Amino acid sequence: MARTYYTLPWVRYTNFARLLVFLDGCASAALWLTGGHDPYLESSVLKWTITGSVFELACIGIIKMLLLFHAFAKLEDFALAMLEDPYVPRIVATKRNLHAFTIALSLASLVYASIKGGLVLNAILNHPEYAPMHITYNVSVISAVAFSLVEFVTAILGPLFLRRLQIIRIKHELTDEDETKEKEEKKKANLGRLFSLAKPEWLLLLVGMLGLIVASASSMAAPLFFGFVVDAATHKSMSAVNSTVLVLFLIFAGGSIASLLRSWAFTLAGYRVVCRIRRDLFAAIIRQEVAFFDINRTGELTNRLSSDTAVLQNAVTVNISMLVRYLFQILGSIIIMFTQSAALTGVLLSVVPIVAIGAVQYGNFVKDIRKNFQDALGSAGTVAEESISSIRTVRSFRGEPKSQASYDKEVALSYKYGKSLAVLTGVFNGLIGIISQGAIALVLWYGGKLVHLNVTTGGTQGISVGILTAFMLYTLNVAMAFAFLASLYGDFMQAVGASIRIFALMDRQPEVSNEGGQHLMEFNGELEFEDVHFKYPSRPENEVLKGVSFDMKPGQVMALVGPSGGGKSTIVNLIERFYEPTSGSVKLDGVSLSELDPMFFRRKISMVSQEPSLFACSIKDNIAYGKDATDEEIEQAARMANAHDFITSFEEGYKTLVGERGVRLSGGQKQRVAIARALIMDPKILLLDEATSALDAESEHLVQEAIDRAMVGRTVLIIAHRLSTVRNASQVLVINHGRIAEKGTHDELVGKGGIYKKLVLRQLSAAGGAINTIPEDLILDDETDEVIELANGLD
Ligand SMILES: Nc1ncnc2c1ncn2[C@@H]1O[C@H](COP(=O)(O)OP(=O)(O)OP(=O)(O)O)[C@@H](O)[C@H]1O
Repeated sequence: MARTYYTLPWVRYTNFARLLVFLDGCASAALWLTGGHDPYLESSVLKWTITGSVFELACIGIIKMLLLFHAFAKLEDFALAMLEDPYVPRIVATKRNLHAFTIALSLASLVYASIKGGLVLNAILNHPEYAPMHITYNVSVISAVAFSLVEFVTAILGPLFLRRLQIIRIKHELTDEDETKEKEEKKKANLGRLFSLAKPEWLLLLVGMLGLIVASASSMAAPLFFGFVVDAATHKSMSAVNSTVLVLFLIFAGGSIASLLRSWAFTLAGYRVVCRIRRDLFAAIIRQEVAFFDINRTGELTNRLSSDTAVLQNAVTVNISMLVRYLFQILGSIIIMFTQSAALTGVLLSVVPIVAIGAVQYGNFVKDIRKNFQDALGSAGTVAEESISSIRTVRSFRGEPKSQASYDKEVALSYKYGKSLAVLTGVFNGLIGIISQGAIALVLWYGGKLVHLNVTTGGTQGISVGILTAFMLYTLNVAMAFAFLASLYGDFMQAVGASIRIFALMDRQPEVSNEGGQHLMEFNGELEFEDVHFKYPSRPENEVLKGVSFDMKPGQVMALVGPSGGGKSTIVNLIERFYEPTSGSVKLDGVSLSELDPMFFRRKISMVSQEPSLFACSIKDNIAYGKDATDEEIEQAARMANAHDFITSFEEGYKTLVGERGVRLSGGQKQRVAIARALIMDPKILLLDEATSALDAESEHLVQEAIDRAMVGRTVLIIAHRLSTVRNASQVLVINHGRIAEKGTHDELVGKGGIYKKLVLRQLSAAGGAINTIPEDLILDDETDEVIELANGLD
């Protein structure tokens, strides 16, 4: 069963081998077909001789293609089966036989093609009466030898490469669920899906495509007119030259206008596509559950939004246009070339398979390296983001060299991949250059021969100088188009790499949904925990809540106290449904949170956290973050939160910008703006995490006053750090090690003499220390009762 879950990379031995035999089959058939006109083909079949025709090579090529194409696929199937169980004799024997078959067939064809080549060469060199074959037939013999040789080597190396499947499989099996998912996502991220991103821009693309067709047609017609000009100049009158050049100019002008249109339409479509991808991707990120952000780093996500999407920008628009343009250019040029001289075209086409294989290989190498490059760049971005956003911590701990070192490390890694890319691109360009220039030289040589024949036969045979000129220009066109296509392939592969990451994010369904569910007609603010167990998804081995049950009636104030790490904030997180309980349920007005629409209940619940995070906008916009409020409402909320006075003391009042995360405000001011932000929602349930940070007495008094005011008429759950807050609460829950250790009013709990009493004592003896910081093993001394009395008397 496990086998069916394999995902194998596209670039692997079998695919390479199959591509090779496919190209071989096509090339041998094409070279025979392009070798001459009908009678020629006919005679090559009916009057076949080993040195006079390549008809049998075409047949061998096609038969070999059919057999080997299948054999290589089967070979891989058996190799995979052997990875499951290496000792099934039938599988072992069949695989061995198949391997032997691929070697034997490719060797046989190599031997045959070499013998044929030898015989042809011998005939050319030693038998003056021998009538040489058509040039493409000679090329066909060379191509048959070359392909058979490569196929033979490929077949021999089979076991070596098929062993790589083991690595792929092991990787696959070792991965956890996430990585399996990632592989599936990879499969989905194919070029088809990538292109579908451009669908909504079809109109622009259509306009661009029209421009492209006209521009390509003009660039294709141009060489023909070059040839006409040359022929007109050598054989005709000057007026013929003039008119031909004029037509050529008009063709160029039309082509330029069409190019302009093409470029505008495709570039604009690119920008539109990238805008849309960014919007969709941001929407996909922002709707993920909170646990997702516990695992994924901010820098990594923002990097996907910026650089990965930028990679896609051109891939699905401009690059498509290039692709079509070059394909068009190649096809069109070849068709025109055929009409001019089929033999010369055959010579040119003989190099196509080599270029194509080279380009595909290059593209695949580049895909991996570029993906690594992009990843390294992403990590560098993450490091930079973290250091810059925590610059105060970096500064105070003198962490600059450390930050610099980690950033340098990531940048160095990306540079390493950059270096490999540079070498690879250089080598590839060099090789493509040699091959394409070699092809040009070949065409020129053969063309020269035909022109010479034309001159010596007085124009009855061969081709004119003009045709050769046009032909050479087309050859350049085709060579250039191939070179660009090859680099385009690299770009597409890079885009595929980026799209894998983008689609994975876009397809990810949040585990805690953000919308959908019930709305309650009436909401009173009753809150209930029913045997809630909970583990954070990022740390599943640690059960944080171990069966917490309590309920709060509307309007009740409940204080959560307990040692640090006990699970107080976790309880608040579950009420906001940032996370889903592992078991048990959290209910609002008797309905489980999982059945309610988060958009509904989050309007009814407000939260003020210990270190409130404000947005880098004005105070006014921060207060009105959860609601489209009027200026009056904003001011009223600010007054209730004791914030109005300090806000109006600023020069810009409510329009004052607070800076990133509110850095331009003091701790107490931030707290009060956050309280105002919560109050403006008029929530039924208020979740408060009291600030532990030492605010000065005045500021603390103002914040406390604001909180006291905010609590009136609401169900309030407060993580309390001050004794005075706890004393005012109608219920106190002592949370210790994920359980409710004690429950009752302040007086009841003090009377009980348990953890709570220790906490109280600790606070009193520490004179102002936070109530939650008590070590559990604090030993009560003789003065306990005295101190408690003191505590009881505290107002
Ligand atoms: N996002 C998270 N991912 C994994 N574990 C977490 C996460 N948040 C908290 N924890 C763990 O859950 C446990 C309870 O944490 P919680 O923040 O609820 O404690 P607390 O009682 O509020 O503590 P404190 O008074 O110090 O704020 C701790 O062991 C903590 O390490």
